[in-house]
Amino acid sequence: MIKLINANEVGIEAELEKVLNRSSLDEPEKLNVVQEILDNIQINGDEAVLEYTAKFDEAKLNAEEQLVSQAEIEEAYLEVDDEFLSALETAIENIKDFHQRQMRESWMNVDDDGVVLGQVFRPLEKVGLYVPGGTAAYPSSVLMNGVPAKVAEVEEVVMVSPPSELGKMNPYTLVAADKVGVDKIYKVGGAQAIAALSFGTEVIPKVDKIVGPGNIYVTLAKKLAYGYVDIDMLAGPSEVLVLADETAIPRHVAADLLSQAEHDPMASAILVTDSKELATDVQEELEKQLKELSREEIAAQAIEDYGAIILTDSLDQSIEVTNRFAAEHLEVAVEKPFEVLGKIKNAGAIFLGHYSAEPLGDYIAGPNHVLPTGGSARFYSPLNIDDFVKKSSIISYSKAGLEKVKDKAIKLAEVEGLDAHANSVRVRFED
Ligand SMILES: NC(=O)c1ccc[n+]([C@@H]2O[C@H](COP(=O)([O-])OP(=O)(O)OC[C@H]3O[C@@H](n4cnc5c(N)ncnc54)[C@H](O)[C@@H]3O)[C@@H](O)[C@H]2O)c1
Ligand SMILES: N[C@H](CO)Cc1c[nH]c[nH+]1
Ligand SMILES: [Zn+2]
Repeated sequence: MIKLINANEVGIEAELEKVLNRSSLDEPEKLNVVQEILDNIQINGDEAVLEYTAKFDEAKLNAEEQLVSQAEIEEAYLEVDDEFLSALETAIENIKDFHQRQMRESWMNVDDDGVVLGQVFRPLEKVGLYVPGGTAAYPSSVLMNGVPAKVAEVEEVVMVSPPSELGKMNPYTLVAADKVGVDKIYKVGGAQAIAALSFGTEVIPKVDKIVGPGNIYVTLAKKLAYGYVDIDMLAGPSEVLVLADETAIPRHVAADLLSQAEHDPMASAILVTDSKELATDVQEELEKQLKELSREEIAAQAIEDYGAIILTDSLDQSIEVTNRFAAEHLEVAVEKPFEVLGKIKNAGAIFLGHYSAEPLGDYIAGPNHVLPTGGSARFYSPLNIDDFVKKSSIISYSKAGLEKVKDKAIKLAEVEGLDAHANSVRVRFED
């Protein structure tokens, strides 16, 4: 049964702590496991990767078999149905359209003295996409990672995802990768995949940046690998927070909470409401709906460990609690959701109104479903085009332009005691 917490009496501090610390580095056991995987792969390359693939995914592969062959992609097409291909196409179109709007143009400005300042945008050269695949296949995550990479024109896009115990990659995942135009696909998952992309092995290339979501091991590995490579964000076990008033429908709210709980025993599902009636009705609905899920055990564990219904005094208090959680997904299921929007400070994706079910964002709407978790929506944004480009500043001075600022530049250099800096400006007026 999901916990019912009164925001005033008990406070939500303990629940917040628990939810937000799921993916922190405070858990020495998992941290040690992941650090050891990274170190081993940095030293021993493919040999170590293959050991972990055998241990965690129970797949026996040799080094070369990690790379998915063209024949495997063709076989995958035989295993998927037309309805899937049609859904995939619509999702790709919507995701492409949404991300194309995020593209930025390089710009330059010339002033009256002929000083040119600007910014040029260039795609990253080599990006690694992590696509989860431990307890479920995620072809939708292929699209969410791959489409923006392609829109941004990243030169080389490689993908990793765990194989099944037969040493195969899920056919829906493979077809999605082929449709998106991923250049190379490798059968490796978990922390070992992150390590391989960070350090490079004989078979798996070192990349400039790793993007994509994953479980706690993947997320910790990304955090530890940061610096060897860039990463997008910490996109760990899924979360949903439903901010609801008495107009919300208990059956819908319970379904939405479970939609994220079923991802992972470490997923989090929270309802914040000022309606006691809604709170008790949702509690009952959850019990009913849980029993009908094929992933009942996973969802039940998530609800037990990281689920809560937080009962507040008012909508304003609900909003305050919501902002403190900074959830990955926030559903605003209230009578006037657009009036609440202005008060929301922290959330990865915000779903407004009673018909905006969270899974629309997971699959088809177009915005990215790779989103910050563990409270990191306080400072991270959803995966977006900017993750796949880098910017260079452009600075070009004319003599007249330099003349105008030279004394100020020299003064600032002198204050810092950096003579050579001052000279670099001064010498241009000494000829
Ligand atoms: N935040 C987001 O944007 C977002 C989006 C989609 C999915 N997700 C999350 O992605 C995750 C998918 O999880 P998953 O497990 O199905 O797939 P996954 O691919 O993330 O993880 C599977 C891998 O975990 C590793 N692993 C499992 N148990 C281990 C252990 N005891 N020690 C070391 N490594 C171990 C294995 O190497 C395995 O290959 C879920 O947590 C889901 O909520 C998040
Ligand atoms: N809800 C996940 C992000 O936390 C994304 C996803 C993919 N498939 C289903 N859901
Ligand atoms: Zn989901």
